Amino acid sequence: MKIISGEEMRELERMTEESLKIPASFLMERAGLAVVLALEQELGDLSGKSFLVLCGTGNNGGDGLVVARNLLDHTDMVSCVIVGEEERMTNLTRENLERLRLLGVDVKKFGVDIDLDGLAEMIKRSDVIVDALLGTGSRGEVRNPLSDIINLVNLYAGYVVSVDLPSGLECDTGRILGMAIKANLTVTFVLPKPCHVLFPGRELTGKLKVANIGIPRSLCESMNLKRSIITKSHVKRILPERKKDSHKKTFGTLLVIAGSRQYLGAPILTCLGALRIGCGYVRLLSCEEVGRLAVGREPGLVFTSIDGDSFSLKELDLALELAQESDAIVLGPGLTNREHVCEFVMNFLMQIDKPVLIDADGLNCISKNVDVLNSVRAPVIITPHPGEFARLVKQPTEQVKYNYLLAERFALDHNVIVVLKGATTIVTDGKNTYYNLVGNTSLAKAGSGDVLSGVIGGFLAQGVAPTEACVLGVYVHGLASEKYSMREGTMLVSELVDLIPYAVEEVAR
Ligand SMILES: NC(=O)C1=CN([C@@H]2O[C@H](COP(=O)(O)OP(=O)(O)OC[C@H]3O[C@@H](n4cnc5c(N)ncnc54)[C@H](O)[C@@H]3O)[C@@H](O)[C@H]2O)[C@@H](O)CC1
Ligand SMILES: [K+]
Repeated sequence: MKIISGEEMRELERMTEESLKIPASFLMERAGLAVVLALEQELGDLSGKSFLVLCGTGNNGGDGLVVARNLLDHTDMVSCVIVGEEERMTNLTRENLERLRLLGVDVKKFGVDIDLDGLAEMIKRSDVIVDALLGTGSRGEVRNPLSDIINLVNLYAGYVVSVDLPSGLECDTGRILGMAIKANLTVTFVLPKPCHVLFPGRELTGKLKVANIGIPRSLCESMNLKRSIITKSHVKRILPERKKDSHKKTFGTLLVIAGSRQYLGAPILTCLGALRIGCGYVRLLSCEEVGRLAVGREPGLVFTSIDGDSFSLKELDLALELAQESDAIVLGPGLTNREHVCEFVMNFLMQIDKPVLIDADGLNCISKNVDVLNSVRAPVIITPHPGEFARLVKQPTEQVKYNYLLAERFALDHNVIVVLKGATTIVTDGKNTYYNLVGNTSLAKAGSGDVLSGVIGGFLAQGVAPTEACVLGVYVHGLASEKYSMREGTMLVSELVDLIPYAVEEVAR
């Protein structure tokens, strides 16, 4: 499912009006009605319930006034409070205010007819608060009195439905602009916005419903939107087929270059991830101790030993030779980033011509010179968590978290595919961007990223196109965590590995 930004939404509205002669007032009417229908779906009979509709002066407030009018079909217990000066109202909002007044509804003006204490009482007395204060037009930190009002709603409201987006969220980032509504339900229009899928916005959105408001689908499609949420039907289409007449090499050879005496477990998890998603031949190049443990856990692994405790230029020829015999490579988990390891990583990358996924210490090594990425002669995938991405782009972690624009820029500049991991994982090749919403906090554990590298690497080795291998990989990995039936967080990473088949089965079904 596609995602649309605030700016793209305005463009879509303009095109609807100009090329199809569908006026914005029609869309507003549909939007308000859609919220009432969604409330009916969620709460059942609305007739016995009381509603307080909080409206700003922009078109989000206009939607709220339409909600109020349509709620009157169900109950008389509808109150409305306008926040902001009437002179600043958009024309559509003013028209809808007039309609409501003609119906005899008591519409209060905040700061004139009611103060904060009075509003707090109203909020406490109402069954449902309709939040139509700010929508896609919110700019900068939320100003008072809106921020105080949002605070009251969060303190006292029983049930909150947000119109389009929880007021106080930045539409295109999901950031809280000082203060934001925590909604139980959000009804958005046409398509989800970035704030619904990126944290903290994703959490404040509550349950999300996407309503059609009369903008034709063909018009949306003509916009060629480049960002989307990964869905099961999408990944089902890219899951590689398993032809009957095949042998191990049909399902790809993955070379895993990982591990050191310091990190024995990471390479094993990567290899198991690759085997679990059906890779035919997984070869691990690592130090002797890792090998013994890895083959002990899974005898189906093919192991080649390096001489010492960690990688150095001595291993370069052997690694390049094995790379020649492979379809794809995973480079990085547990390598450490000591100088001789990094020297190996840099030289190896400059000489290979097979698709490569760089993770963990592989990324720490290249962060000293990211331009090496531009000299790799094959597709490159990087799978950083925000800390690793921060080192790559030399910016603070808080600024790179969920920063899809930065990930897109990096992907284009360095000709790589970025998998920016997080509670919402972002996959981008710069031209298209995908958000993975599947998975839970069980994945927040050391080692889960190593499994992901193996899963993506395993798909890559089977010939899945690099961006698709990432999309499929993050989805399957997330879904596997959801297959764990006990409390989130009690799962071992080795158990995650063993749940992958259930996730693949669900995708294939
Ligand atoms: N674009 C479309 O196609 C449609 C838009 N509709 C509605 O229109 C909304 C967008 O309307 P607008 O562009 O008028 O914008 P909003 O209604 O989101 O906000 C603009 C108002 O908020 C105030 N404001 C902005 N930032 C503020 C801040 N930081 N602190 C305090 N006040 C602030 C402005 O002064 C202005 O009065 C959407 O969210 C949606 O609800 C719907 O009617 C359906 C169709
Ligand atoms: K809102």
